[in-house]
Amino acid sequence: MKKFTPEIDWDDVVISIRGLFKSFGSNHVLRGVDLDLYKGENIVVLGRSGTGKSVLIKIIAGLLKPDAGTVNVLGQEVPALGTAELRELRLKLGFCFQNGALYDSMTVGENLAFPLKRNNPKMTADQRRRLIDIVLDAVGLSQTINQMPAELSGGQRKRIGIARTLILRPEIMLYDEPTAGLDPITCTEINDLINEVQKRFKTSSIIITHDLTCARATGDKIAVMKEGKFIRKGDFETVFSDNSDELIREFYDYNFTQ
Ligand SMILES: Nc1ncnc2c1ncn2[C@@H]1O[C@H](COP(=O)(O)OP(=O)(O)OP(=O)(O)O)[C@@H](O)[C@H]1O
Repeated sequence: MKKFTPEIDWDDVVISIRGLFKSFGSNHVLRGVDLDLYKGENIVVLGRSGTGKSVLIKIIAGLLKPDAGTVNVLGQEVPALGTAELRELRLKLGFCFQNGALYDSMTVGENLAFPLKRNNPKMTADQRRRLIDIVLDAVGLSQTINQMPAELSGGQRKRIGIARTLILRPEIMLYDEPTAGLDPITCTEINDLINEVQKRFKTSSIIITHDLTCARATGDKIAVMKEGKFIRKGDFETVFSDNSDELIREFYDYNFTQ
C-alpha cells in the first residue's frame, strides 16, 4: 500500500475531462472519457495496450485534437489554445518518458542544464547549478553530475530523466510506464521516488503503467480504461476487490498470481 497520505486539495481540479471522444478513421479509440485529477493527487491509468492511454495524454498536452468533449488543464480549455498558449501550458506539464530520453553525448549535469538553457536563457550558470543540485538531491544521485548516461544503470537513468523533468518545476507530472524493464528492487525505488516527488514538489500526476505493484504503491486513485472509457475509478482496494470484470481479473492474476 501507499506509504504516506498526500495532501490532496479536493477543491482544486488541475485536469478535468468530460465526454472525450477520439477516432482515427474507423478506429474509435476514446469513447466517452471522464476524468478529474485534483491538486496533489496521483492517478494511475491502467489499460491493455492500444486502449488509448497515450492518445489521452497527447490530447491533455494539446498534441492531438479531440473529436468531442472538454479538456480543461490548469484552468484552460486545451483544444481552444493557440500555439503560444500551448507552449506556455506545456511548460507546466512534466513528461517522463520510458527511456528517460537523455542525451548520450552530454554529462548528467549538462543534460539537466539543457532544458534550463532552452527555457530560461537569462538564467546564470550559478542559478542553473543550484537547481541542478536540488533535483539531483531529490532523486538521490548528486554524485553522478559529471558522469555520462552510458555509465548509469537503467534505474539511475530513469531517476535522472525524472530530475530533468522536475528541473522546470512542472505542476503536473505525466509518467509513461515508469517501471517498465526494471528489476523489482529498482521498481520499488522508482515507486518511492514518484511518491517523494509528489510530497516534496507538490505535484499532481498521471501515471500510465501495466505494473500493479507500481499502481498500488503510487496511486491515490486507479482508473481502469477499457474499450475507450474508464470502467472503474477508485483506490486500489476498491477497484480490485470486485473481480467481476474479466480485464480486472486478468490484470490482477497476471501481476500477482503467476
Ligand atoms: N496518430 C495516430 N493516427 C492513427 N492512429 C493512431 C494514432 N495515434 C494512436 N493511434 C491508434 O490509437 C490506438 C490507441 O493507441 P495508444 O498509443 O494510445 O495506446 P496505449 O493504450 O497507449 O497502448 P500502450 O499501452 O501499448 O502504450 C491504437 O489503435 C493506435 O494505433
